[in-house]
Amino acid sequence: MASTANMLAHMAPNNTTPEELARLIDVHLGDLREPSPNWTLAVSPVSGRGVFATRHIAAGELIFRERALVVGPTARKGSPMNTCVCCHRLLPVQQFLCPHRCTLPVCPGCAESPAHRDECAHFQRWQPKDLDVTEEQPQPQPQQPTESVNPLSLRILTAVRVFYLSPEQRALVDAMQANAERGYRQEIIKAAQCFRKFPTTDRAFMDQLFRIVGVLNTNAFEAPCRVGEHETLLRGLFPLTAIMNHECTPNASHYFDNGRLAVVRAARDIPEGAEITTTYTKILWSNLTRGIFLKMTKHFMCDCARCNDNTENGTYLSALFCREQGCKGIVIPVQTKTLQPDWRCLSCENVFPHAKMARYQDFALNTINNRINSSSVPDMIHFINELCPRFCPPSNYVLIEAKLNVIWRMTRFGAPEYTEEELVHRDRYREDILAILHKLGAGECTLKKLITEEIQ
Ligand SMILES: C[S@@+](CC[C@H](N)C(=O)[O-])C[C@H]1O[C@@H](n2cnc3c(N)ncnc32)[C@H](O)[C@@H]1O
Repeated sequence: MASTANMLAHMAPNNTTPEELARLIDVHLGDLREPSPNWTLAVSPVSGRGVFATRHIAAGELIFRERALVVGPTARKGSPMNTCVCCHRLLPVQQFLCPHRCTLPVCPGCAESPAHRDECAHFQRWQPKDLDVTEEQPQPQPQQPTESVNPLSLRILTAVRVFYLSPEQRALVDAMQANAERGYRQEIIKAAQCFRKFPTTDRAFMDQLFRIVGVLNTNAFEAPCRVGEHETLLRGLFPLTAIMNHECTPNASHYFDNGRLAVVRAARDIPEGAEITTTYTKILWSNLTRGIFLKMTKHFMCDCARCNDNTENGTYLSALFCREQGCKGIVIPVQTKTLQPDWRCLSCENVFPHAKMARYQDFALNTINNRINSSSVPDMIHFINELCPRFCPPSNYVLIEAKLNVIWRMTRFGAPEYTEEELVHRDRYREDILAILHKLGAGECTLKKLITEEIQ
């Protein structure tokens, strides 16, 4: 097993030059590479390498498209595991595991396909312990799913697939940043425990695996993919999209076309030479929520203009009501660049410790999310309009997200008939959100496109 020091050395930002990285990216883009791209790779003043505009790029203009270098299941606990690991179709709830006993969920067609052959042999060699369970119960009981998939062994599949990429594709994975995080090591240890013959003593293999898992956790996206009526989230490595550094209100937006193709467009005008940025968080989250998410998952503190403004461009997405008796003012964080700021009331100027306001924010978050999960659309509208204003300022991001949830539910899932009044509320919520995006300077971001296109 690799020592921690050795592992960390492997994880350290690699020193592939931007030129070599650019060559590997060109090979990866293949026919999707434009003859004279409007972007280039260079060392970034923000962090590591970044993507930069080679000329003025107008808002809305296409910057690049790229296919996934590798995809696999996200294998999130609670998500349907009976999804084919190759074509992502929903499988029956019984007997959906590979007939060749690799214990991966796969449809009959894909089980025999070249796409599955190598990984199937790989998993068989490692001898999944799940086989013991299925062998003990050779006769499945009707109505009772006897097969189960271990999310930990399923999650390692994307990393295994990296071993079967071409040498140039492997070089590209090796050229990507891999953050050093103890949790990634745990991910591998837990996956190893799912197999009888996981090669934990093969040092070269384990070193490579540690780095690949680091690359995936640092760079991979969760990309929605729909097959028929079944929607699933794929874990995809899109190297060029991943090289873009983060900004909380970015100048570019990206979306995934059915899990396999990333499309990146300018959200605002981008001057020649400027770094092209994307966001790793939700754009409507408050400063603190984004800060905690970035620290925990991407291991950095963002220092962008939005993070340094405690009014959040005048959107007050963090705002909570003052805790002082009789005061109806709003309270916002005082300091930026910290995840534990003091909070001050804009009316009475009282200052509150972060712990107190964090408990209050959690209360608002849980109360609103519980409603989202349990209420019909009309009930949710009533809750947002009548009850939320009693405990949550209208600018708070949780309330804004609740409005967004109502918009999605009214436009996406089936089409129950809504009353004129409900439609008016939906349109008002959309206007509220568009006004916030405008204040943030989000330009033609993906969210704006979605909420304006979905409501016609
Ligand atoms: C997907 S990589 C981005 C590409 C990376 N710059 C490179 O050279 O490959 C994500 C990592 O880049 C760094 N990063 C991205 N945006 C950043 C920002 N705004 N501030 C500080 N670090 C950032 C963090 O280390 C983060 O974990």
